[in-house]
Amino acid sequence: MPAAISVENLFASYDGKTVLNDVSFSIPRGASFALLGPNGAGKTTLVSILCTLRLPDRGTARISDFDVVRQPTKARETIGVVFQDSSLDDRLSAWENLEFHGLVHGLAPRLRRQRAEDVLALVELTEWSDEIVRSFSGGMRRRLEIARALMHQPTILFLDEPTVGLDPQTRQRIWSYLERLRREQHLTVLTTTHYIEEVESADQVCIIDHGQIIVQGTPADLKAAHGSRWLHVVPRDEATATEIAARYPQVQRLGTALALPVPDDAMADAFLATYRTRLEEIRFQEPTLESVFLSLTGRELRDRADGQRDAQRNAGRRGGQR
Ligand SMILES: Nc1ncnc2c1ncn2[C@@H]1O[C@H](COP(=O)(O)OP(=O)(O)OP(=O)(O)O)[C@@H](O)[C@H]1O
Repeated sequence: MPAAISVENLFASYDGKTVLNDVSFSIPRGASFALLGPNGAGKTTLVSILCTLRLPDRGTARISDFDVVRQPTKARETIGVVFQDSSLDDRLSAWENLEFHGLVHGLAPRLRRQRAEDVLALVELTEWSDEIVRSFSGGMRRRLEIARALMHQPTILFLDEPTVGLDPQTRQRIWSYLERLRREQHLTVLTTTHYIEEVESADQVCIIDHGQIIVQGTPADLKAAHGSRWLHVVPRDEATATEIAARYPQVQRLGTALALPVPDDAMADAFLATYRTRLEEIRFQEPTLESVFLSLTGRELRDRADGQRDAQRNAGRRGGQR
């Protein structure tokens, strides 16, 4: 059976600047696939190409075995898309937004009504059907966008940063919806995110940085192959903290705690033999996807600029809501 999505040697650029650099991957049908990378890594550009909204410079991409350049209409019929920025008409009701999408996709009136009822029920918005979208919370809007993307019964769902700007509780709720939808509707789901904790439950994670795929695998495989163990300690006094920092240059300060990468047991044993009595707290942290990203790129996934950008986005979104 052909893959749901297959990408081979894809290149894209803006104004001569390469933003996708020889990207290749394949996603089996029914899988959940997370594309993880910092802001500017090229995720949106990649999704735009896969959704037939942008042409690649070179390379091929097939969606449900349709070439996105040569068979864009056929490819488009099989996909649903939730864009990074809301594209709902907030002067219309939830039902009217769905109706409009059904019309655009050429669904007959009866099927349109049936689908609108079904997808509203899927995201538990039935009782909000006739409410104007402007009155919806951020989480409800996202759920409605997911419902709208499913109106024409796609087999592949693309979500570009679906939880950005939402509070942690709502983010978690959106993910559990997506997981349930994937199982019940037998969807292939490709999600982009820069929230590392959100990709833990994906079947496959693909890390992208500066337009290049750095690694792809299950979260467990990536952690086993590239993650490092850390030792978190809280020194009893500043003199001890300073001494440890001088002796272990890779140490990271996390408030009052220090985090040391642990390449092997011998390092941990030697460290604890010297400092155990001068530490208030000792805790080992097993490899995480954050440590995978750090060891592959030499950087943390979320830098200050990301945080500022999220804050700006949140402020913008809040401004648009009641
Ligand atoms: N319309 C455009 N014109 C010029 N450069 C662009 C345009 N869109 C994106 N870029 C640049 O292409 C690179 C990749 O951007 P892209 O939006 O694909 O990344 P991303 O990983 O999705 O990040 P984000 O989450 O911030 O959207 C960035 O350097 C960005 O500045």
